[in-house]
Amino acid sequence: MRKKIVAGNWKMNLDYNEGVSLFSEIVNMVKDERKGDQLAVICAPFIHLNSLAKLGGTDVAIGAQNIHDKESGAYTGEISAKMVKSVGVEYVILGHSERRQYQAESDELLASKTKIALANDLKPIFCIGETLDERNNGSYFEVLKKQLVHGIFSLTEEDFRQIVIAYEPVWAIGTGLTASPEQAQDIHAFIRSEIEANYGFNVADDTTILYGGSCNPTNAASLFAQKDIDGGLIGGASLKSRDFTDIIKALNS
Ligand SMILES: O=C[C@H](O)COP(=O)(O)O
Repeated sequence: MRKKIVAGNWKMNLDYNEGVSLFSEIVNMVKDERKGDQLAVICAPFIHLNSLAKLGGTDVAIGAQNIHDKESGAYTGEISAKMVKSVGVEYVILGHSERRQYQAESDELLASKTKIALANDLKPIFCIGETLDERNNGSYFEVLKKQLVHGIFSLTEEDFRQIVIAYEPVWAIGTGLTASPEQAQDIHAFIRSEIEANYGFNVADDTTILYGGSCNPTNAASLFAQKDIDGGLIGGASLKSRDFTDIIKALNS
């Protein structure tokens, strides 16, 4: 059975003290809301990871927001999968549209990063999504399929089973525009059908597919009620403990 996950992506926000303080609040609040095998994850900037991993316990898992695609070496300013794993990180966001756009990360680079993450026992939260132009010109199914095929569909079944997918329409990120529950369900069902075509029904049925893009306490329940939406990847609303916890609550409604 697939896991329900609400993952916060703090992006480039919060200094060290602010991060520890927000995280401590989140851990305390999530303890009372999280049910069964539901999982809360916080994907924080690198400077926070070591401390947060020690504070998170079993209630909140920790994720990084990026890793390099090489094991180690002369890559000034970069962080490896092994480094983040060594401080207790379990997840890593890969393929976020902000990195595809601002760091020009290609599908091929992301395929390498995915492999190195898995080799170091990190679970990728692999993001895919279309731009507004791609939505308007009707090419979005093709765009999403290409991101899946080039990014993660060459993995073995065993490796693929470690992947969490996040569908994040670029036009909905940080804009206040959310995909309607029906629009999001339509895409999630498409993603699941593509997984089924590649890996079979059982793998598709077990894969957690998150929605991301202006998800908040008001719209979360209607999104999570869709049969192929297994939780969310939350940006802005993960910077407020009450909002983030309310979104976790929405998994239960
Ligand atoms: O990784 C999270 C997404 O980019 C969504 O961000 P947002 O909730 O601020 O729109």
